[in-house]
Amino acid sequence: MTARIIDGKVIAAELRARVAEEVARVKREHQVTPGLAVVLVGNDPASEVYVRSKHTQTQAAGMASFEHKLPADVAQANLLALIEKLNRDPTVHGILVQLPLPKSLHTETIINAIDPAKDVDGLHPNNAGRLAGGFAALSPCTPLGCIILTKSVHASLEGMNAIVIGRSNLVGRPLVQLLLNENATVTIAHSRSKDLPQLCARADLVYAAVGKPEMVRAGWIKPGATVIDVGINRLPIADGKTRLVGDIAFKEVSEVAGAITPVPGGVGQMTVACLLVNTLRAACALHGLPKPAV
Ligand SMILES: Nc1nc(=O)c2c([nH]1)NC[C@@H]1CN(c3ccc(C(=O)N[C@@H](CCC(=O)O)C(=O)O)cc3)C=[N+]21
Repeated sequence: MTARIIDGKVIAAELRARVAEEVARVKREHQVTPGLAVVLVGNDPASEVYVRSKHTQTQAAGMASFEHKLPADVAQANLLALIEKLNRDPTVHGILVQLPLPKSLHTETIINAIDPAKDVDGLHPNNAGRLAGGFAALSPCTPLGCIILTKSVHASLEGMNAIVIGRSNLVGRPLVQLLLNENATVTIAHSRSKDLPQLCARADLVYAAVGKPEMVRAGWIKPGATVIDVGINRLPIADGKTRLVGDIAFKEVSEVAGAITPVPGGVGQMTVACLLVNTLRAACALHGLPKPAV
C-alpha cells in the first residue's frame, strides 16, 4: 500500500483564505482589525524564518502584524514591560513570544505575564487548564493543526485509538486533550515509555512530536493508519547545508500507512494558519463579537 499524502500546504491555504474572509467581514461590520504581536528574543536563524512567515501570512490575511525584536541579553524586566504594554494595547489581540527563550529568561514567568485572553499560543496555565478541563480555551496552534489534518482523512475520530509520542506543553499534552474532546482513545507515550513499537502497533492515529529524526519506523505502524509528523529536525548535509526531516521515517512508513503528512509541507504549515485562527477568535472575544465561522 502507498499512503495518501496529507497536503498541509493546500489545507493551510484553504484555512487562511477562510480566515481572510472572516477578517474582512469583522473589519466591515464591526470596524475591528485583528492584530497579532510576535516577540522574538535573540537571533536564532530558524526562529527568524518562522517569525518572518508569521508576519507575511498575518498581513496577507488582512490582520495587523506587530513584530518586536529584542536582543538575546535583554533584561527579564524589560521583556515583562513589553508584554504589559501589549496586554494594554487595544490594537493587539494576540501575543506570541517565540520559544525557546535564552536561558537567562524564565519562560514560565514570561508566559504567565501574557493576558490569557490574548494568549494565541494557548500556553498560559489559564488556557492550558481550561483545555484540560474540557472548557472553551485558546488552544495551541500545532495541536489544532494536527486535528484539522486528521479530520481531512477521518470525518470523526470517535473511538479511534490514537497514540501521541511526546508530552511537551507546546504539542503533546494539548494534543492529547484535543483528541479526547474528539472522543478518541488516547495513549500518551514519551522517552520513558516501554515497548513503544508495540504501543504504536495498536494505533489508528499516530502523532510523533519528540524531535528525534526519523525515529518512528515502518514496522511500528498498523497498516492503513493515519500518521501525523510534528517533528522538524534539521540534519546537516553537504557543505554546511541542512535537510529538514520529521520524527517519522517518511519513505518506509508511507508504504504501510494509509495517510501521512510530509515534512516540510505538513503540520508546520498548519501551525501558522491556526495562529491566524486564534488571533481572529481572540479579537472577536475581546470585542464581545459572536464567534467567527472559523
Ligand atoms: N511560542 C511559540 N509558538 C510556536 O508555535 C512555535 C515556537 N514558539 N517556536 C518554534 C516552533 C516551531 N514552529 C513552526 C512554525 C511553522 C513551521 C513551518 O511553517 N514549517 C514549514 C517549513 C519551514 C522551513 O522550511 O523551515 C513546513 O513544515 O512546511 C515550522 C515550525 C512554531 N513554533
